[in-house]
Amino acid sequence: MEAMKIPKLFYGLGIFACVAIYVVYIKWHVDSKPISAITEGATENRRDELDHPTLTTDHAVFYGIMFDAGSTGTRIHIFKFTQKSKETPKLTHETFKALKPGLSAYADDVDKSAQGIQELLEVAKDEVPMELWKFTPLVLKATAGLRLLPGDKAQKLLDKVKEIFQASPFFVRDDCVSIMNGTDEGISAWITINFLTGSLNASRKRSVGMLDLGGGSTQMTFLPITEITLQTSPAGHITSFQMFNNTYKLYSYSYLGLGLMSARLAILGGIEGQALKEGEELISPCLSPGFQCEWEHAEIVYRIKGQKAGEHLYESCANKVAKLLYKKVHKTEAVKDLDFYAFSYYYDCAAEVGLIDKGKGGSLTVSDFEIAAKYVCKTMEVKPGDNPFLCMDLTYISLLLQELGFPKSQVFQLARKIDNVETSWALGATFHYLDSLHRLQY
Ligand SMILES: O=c1[nH]cnc2c1ncn2[C@@H]1O[C@H](COP(=O)(O)OP(=O)(O)O)[C@@H](O)[C@H]1O
Ligand SMILES: [Ca+2]
Repeated sequence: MEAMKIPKLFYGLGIFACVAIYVVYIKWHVDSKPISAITEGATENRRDELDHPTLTTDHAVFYGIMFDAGSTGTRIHIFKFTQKSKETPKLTHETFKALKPGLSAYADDVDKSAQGIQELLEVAKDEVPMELWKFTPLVLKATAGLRLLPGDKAQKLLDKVKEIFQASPFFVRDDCVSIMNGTDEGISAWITINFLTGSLNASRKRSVGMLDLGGGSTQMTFLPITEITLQTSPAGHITSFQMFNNTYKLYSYSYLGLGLMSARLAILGGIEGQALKEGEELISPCLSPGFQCEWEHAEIVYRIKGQKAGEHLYESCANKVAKLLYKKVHKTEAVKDLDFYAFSYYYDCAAEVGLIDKGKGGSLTVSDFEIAAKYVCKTMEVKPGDNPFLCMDLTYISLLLQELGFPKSQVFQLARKIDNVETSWALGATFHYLDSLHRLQY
C-alpha cells in the first residue's frame, strides 16, 4: 500500500504542476496580447481615435491616465483596466500621486508649472508598460482654480501642459488638456462612486448621490427617483448622458466660489483675486476673538483677524455664513430619500474633528457636523486652537448641507477610497474619455 502511495503522489503533483504552468502561460498571454489586437493598425499615436478593440482573445488590458488640476493641487490617476468582449470594463488597479500647489498658482510664471507635470508623468512611465505608452490616453482636466482665473492666464497654463503632453510618449488628442465644466465634474464623480459601489451595472441596485467639496467649487449630483424632481429643477440642473449602454438623467450642479477655500475668503469679506490695501485687514465673526494671522489664498496674502470678544462665536458665525449662502444654493427635497457619499473637504473636516476615522472614513449626519461646529466654536471663544478656521469650516459645511436640502438626520458615507480607488471625478472622466475614443465595447 505504502509503495503505491508515493508514485500516486508524484503523479498528482506532476499534473498539478502542468496545470499551474498552463494557467500562468495562458494568463500572461491573455494579459499581454489583446492590447496589440486592440490597436492593430494604430501605429500612429497622434490620431483622433484609437481603433475599436478587435479582440482575438478572451480579454483586453489597457490603461488610462487622468490629471486632476484642482484649485489646491495637481494629481495623477493611472488606471489599469481589463475588459472582456461585450462586457463593461473592470478596474484592476489605480496608482495615485498628488502635488501641491495647484496649477493656478503658476499663473504668473507658467514655465514653473512644468516641473510638477513632468514629475507626475514619470510616475505614469514607471507604471504603464513601455509597449503600451503610445496606446494609453493622457488627459488633464482643470477645475475651479483655472475657472476662476482670467481666461488668457488660464489658457497659457493649459497651452504649457499641452506642449508637455505632446512631447510625451503617451496617446494625446487635440482635446487632451481642458477646463472641465462644473456639471461634468459632478457627473464624473457620480459615475466613479456608482461604479465603485457596484450600482452602475446592477440595475436593481439603487444608485447613490455624490457630494464633493473642493477648494474653489462644490458639486452635488444624484439620480432623481421621481419625475417631479426632473420637472421642477431649475434650468441647467438636469443633464442627460449615456454610459455603459444606459441613459441617465441626473441632477448635477456645481457652485463656483462655494468651495471651502473660496467660501473662507467670502466669509472673511475678501474678493477673489483682489489683494488688500496697505494696512487693511479682514475681520471675521468666525475666528477666535482677538486672534490674528496672515492667510494665503490663490497666491494672495490676507491679514485676517477675529472680532472682539462678547458674542457667542457659533451664533455670530452662523449668521454671517447664512447671509453668504442666502439665495445662492438651490434647495431640493428629493435628496432626503437617497444615500449620499461625500468626499474631499467634507472628509478632511470630519476627520480633523474625529467624527470619522482619518484612514477608513465612516458615516455621520448633518447634525454631527452642526454639533461639532458648536463645540469647536465654543472652545475657540477662549483660544484659537491648532486650526483657526475650524469653527468657520464646520459651520459652513453644516449650513451648506442644509441649504442644499438635507435634513439634520441625513446620514452620509464619507470615503476617501473605495476598494483602494480614490473617490474623485477622475475615474468617471476616464471612462467618459475612453468611451469617446470608442475604446469601450459592451
Ligand atoms: O483624488 C483625490 N483624492 C483625495 N483627495 C482629493 C482628491 N481630489 C481632491 N481631493 C481633495 O479635495 C480638496 C481640494 O479640492 P481641489 O483642490 O480639487 O479643488 P477644486 O475641486 O475646487 O478645484 C482637498 O480636500 C483634497 O484633499
Ligand atoms: Ca476637486
